[in-house]
Amino acid sequence: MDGMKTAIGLMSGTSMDGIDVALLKTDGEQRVERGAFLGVRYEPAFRQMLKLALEDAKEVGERSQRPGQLREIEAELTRRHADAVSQFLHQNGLKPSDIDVIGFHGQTVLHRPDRALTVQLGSGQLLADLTGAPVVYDMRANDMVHGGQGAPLVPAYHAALAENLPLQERPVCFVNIGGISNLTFVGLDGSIIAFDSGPGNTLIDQWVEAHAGVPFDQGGMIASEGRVVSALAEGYLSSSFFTASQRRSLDRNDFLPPKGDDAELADGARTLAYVAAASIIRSAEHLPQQPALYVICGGGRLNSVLMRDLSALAAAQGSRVACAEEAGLDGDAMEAEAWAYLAARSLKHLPLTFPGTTGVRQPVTGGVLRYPHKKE
Ligand SMILES: Nc1ncnc2c1ncn2[C@@H]1O[C@H](COP(=O)(O)OP(=O)(O)OP(=O)(O)O)[C@@H](O)[C@H]1O
Ligand SMILES: CC(=O)N[C@H]1[C@@H]2OC[C@@H](O2)[C@@H](O)[C@@H]1O[C@H](C)C(=O)O
Repeated sequence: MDGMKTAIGLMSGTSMDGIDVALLKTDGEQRVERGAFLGVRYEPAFRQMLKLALEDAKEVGERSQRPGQLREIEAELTRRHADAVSQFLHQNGLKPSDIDVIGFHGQTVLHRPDRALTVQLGSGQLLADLTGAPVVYDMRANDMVHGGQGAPLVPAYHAALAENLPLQERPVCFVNIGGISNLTFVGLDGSIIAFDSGPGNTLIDQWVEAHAGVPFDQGGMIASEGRVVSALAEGYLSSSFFTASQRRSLDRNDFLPPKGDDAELADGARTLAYVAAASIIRSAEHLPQQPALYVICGGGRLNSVLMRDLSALAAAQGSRVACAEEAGLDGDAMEAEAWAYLAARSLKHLPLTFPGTTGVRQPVTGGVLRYPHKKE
């Protein structure tokens, strides 16, 4: 039907909190029909295993290497994605043959754009074999081969969403507050500029896990009891990441959590929520024009302290902040939807990244396509 594909997107993000599964019908261009969504959480033991993977990945010098336990963790991660797909298909009354393609992000364990090195765990062939559907994976590598930062890749999808946004203010800027945050500015002429904008939830998560034994600051409750420690906040916000003339993409470990004696629990959470908000506004100074509207997706939109700070900082510049849901979107599903969209584009050899999004030399496609092996 006029190039429309039924695609599933799978995202396991830098927060390492679970697998997001989303369905999309799309032509990989302007037509986007959003479908069902499922979030499958990792239990603490597997999250711990992924943290070990980050350590093993520090030894990787060439992207196909799998030192330490990386090979076992990759197989386990892929099996978990296959189980998530099977649960999703079952819940939605679908069969593998209904799916044209699965867009598989995998788990980033190392991202070093300065060395043109990005490593996502996840076997496309194993996922295709286990699910019985074609899989497009490894979508960042070709961008790096052509001089790009390898991230962010979601902007092509944000641009498609901007076409039909029910909110009227323009220009609009989509912000994903995940483990790391990234933004996509859609200019009045439809051109897009995008980059990683700074630490998102990962510092908050690591702080509250170390000092309160909880995986994240639900609703920003811990932060709401604290106050901003200015010197600590300024330590993060004075990073050359914000002032450098070139935007660059981030590894999860580029910003590290405060030391234990830098703050009390609540003050630390409060400060890091402020840092997440202020990072976005500071990075947005590199845009050609002040956005009239910020549309926020990702788990950080559920931290009310972070969102209050962000709204206040944006308002001081005459901009408004809206949650993805206010814009008729699903802030939890957007990245997984994007991976479905990108897979559909990859099948058509359309560009995934552009000079304005990753700094790549020219628009390039990407991804590796794997079909299920025929059963004997
Ligand atoms: N109810 C909530 N209250 C506060 N924070 C929340 C809530 N739910 C999720 N979060 C935060 O959002 C994070 C997950 O966000 P998300 O799934 O968007 O990130 P990700 O996709 O893993 O990261 P990235 O976009 O960097 O790849 C959690 O680790 C937590 O910090
Ligand atoms: C290397 C990598 O996995 N980067 C992630 C990370 O998490 C958020 C931010 O940093 C973003 O640039 C990217 O993910 C999103 C989905 C992207 O590529 O658009």
